[in-house]
Formats: sequence, C-alpha cells, structure tokens
Amino acid sequence: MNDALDDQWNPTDQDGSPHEGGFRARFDVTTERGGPRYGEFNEQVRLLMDRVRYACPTGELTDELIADLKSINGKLADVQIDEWHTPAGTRIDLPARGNITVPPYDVTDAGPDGVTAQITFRPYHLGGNDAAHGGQVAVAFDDLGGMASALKIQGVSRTAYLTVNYRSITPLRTPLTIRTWVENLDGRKVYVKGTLHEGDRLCADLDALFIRLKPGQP
Ligand SMILES: CCCCCCCCCCCCCC(=O)SCCNC(=O)CCNC(=O)[C@H](O)C(C)(C)COP(=O)(O)OP(=O)(O)OC[C@H]1O[C@@H](n2cnc3c(N)ncnc32)[C@H](O)[C@@H]1OP(=O)(O)O
Repeated sequence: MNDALDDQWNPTDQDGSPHEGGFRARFDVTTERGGPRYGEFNEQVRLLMDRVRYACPTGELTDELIADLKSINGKLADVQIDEWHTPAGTRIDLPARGNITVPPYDVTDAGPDGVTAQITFRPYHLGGNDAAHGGQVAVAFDDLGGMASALKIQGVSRTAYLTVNYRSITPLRTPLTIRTWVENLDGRKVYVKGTLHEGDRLCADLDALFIRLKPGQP
C-alpha cells in the first residue's frame, strides 16, 4: 500500500488512548455513530455488492456507475476517521457490529461459555454454484471465534491458526446458526471451537488458536 493510501486508511487515532496489546484500551462501542439510519446505509452497501456480484452492465452503464460511485466516494472521503471511531465495527446494535466486511450476523447469546449467532451469507459471498465462499465462512469464524476468546479471557487476543473443516455446502441467503466457544485455556493460548449449521445439518466446523496479547504487543 502506498503512503497516501496508508494515511487515508489509518489516520492517527483521535484521543491518544493507551493500547492494550495492539488494541486500544478504550474501545468505545456505540449505538449512535453514523446516525439512526446507519444500519439502513449498511444494508444499501451490502445490496450494492449483491447487485454488483451478479450484474453484467453495458459499457455505457458502467461509465454511468463509475460517475455515481466517484460521487459517493467523494462524500465519504470527507468523513474518514480512525478505525476506533468508525461506526463500522463499533455499532453493537447492528449486524456484525456494523462491519460490512463481515458476513452479517446477529448475536443471540454471548458470554464466557461462548457465542451463538444467526448468520446469513449474502449473494456477494458467493464462492460458486450458489454456495458460500470458503474464505467468507472463515471470516465469520475468525470474528466470532475472536469474540468468544475476548469474552472468556476479558482481554485481547489474535488468531494464531484457524482451521475450517467444510463438512457440507454452506447456502447463501439462508439463516444459519453459528456457535463458537473456548474449549481450553493454556497460559496465553486460547483454544476455540466452532460450528456452523443449517438446521441440524453441519456445514462447517472450526478449530482455532488465539493468543492473548502481551501489553503493548502489536
Ligand atoms: C462488542 C465488542 C466485543 C468485542 C469483540 C471483538 C471481537 C473481534 C474479533 C476480531 C477477531 C479477528 C482476529 C484476527 O483476525 S487477528 C489477525 C490474524 N492474526 C494475526 O495477524 C496474528 C499474526 N501472528 C502474531 O501476531 C503472533 O504470531 C502471535 C501473536 C499469534 C503469537 O506470537 P507471540 O510472540 O505473542 O507468541 P509466541 O510465538 O511466543 O507463542 C505463544 C505460544 O503459542 C504457541 N503458538 C503460537 N503460534 C502458534 C501456532 N500457529 N500454532 C501452534 N502454536 C502456536 C507458541 O508455540 C507458544 O506456545 P508455548 O511455547 O507457550 O507453549
């Protein structure tokens, strides 16, 4: 990534909060940033990606879409902020905390014993033949495995390995149940398991290791 882009994506944090591990000690979750319609905005972005994934525009329409998207990107360029204050990732009232890069999930139960969520892979998560991309399943497991780890250790950890076994097809556009929990703790090592089901059918399972970060560790 070039320096200009790096500045754009990772501006200096706003209030100089100390860091715990590579993360800020104060992580301000919110239900307000981005305004009351931020969830609707997220949904429109997801719908855009769905539509783009399956679109075959004419050359003329592509020209028109580029102009429209340049206009939208111009508006968003004026409101860039550091990662700790974006609604994307901190809006705990929205699917996947408002993070549009993560397949949208709604947490139904979360605590030290694990996390349960309903997740729906969108059309833009297509891998092939109407099934979810394996990497997108791994993204979901990483995020919710990280959440199970955080809730268990009440601290910050990073993924050391993440093994996904794809047991059967993961459908798109279908509410699925995803569960993650800490199976074992060994010092800084947090062993996490997970499952992804459509009804009773196991789509995938997870075997992961998260490592608790030391103070100041990047
Ligand atoms: C609403 C708000 C809720 C908030 C929820 C937030 C959820 C957000 C969720 C987002 C989630 C997103 C999450 C993400 O996406 S995190 C992003 C993806 N992960 C990374 O980028 C991590 C990159 N790697 C590292 O930084 C380091 O390697 C780490 C930190 C992992 C360990 O380096 P460190 O120098 O610190 O530790 P160590 O090397 O002394 O090792 C320590 C121990 O671990 C054992 N070991 C290490 N690696 C492996 C391995 N591969 N297999 C087996 N064992 C391994 C090692 O043998 C040793 O064991 P022992 O000798 O002690 O027995």
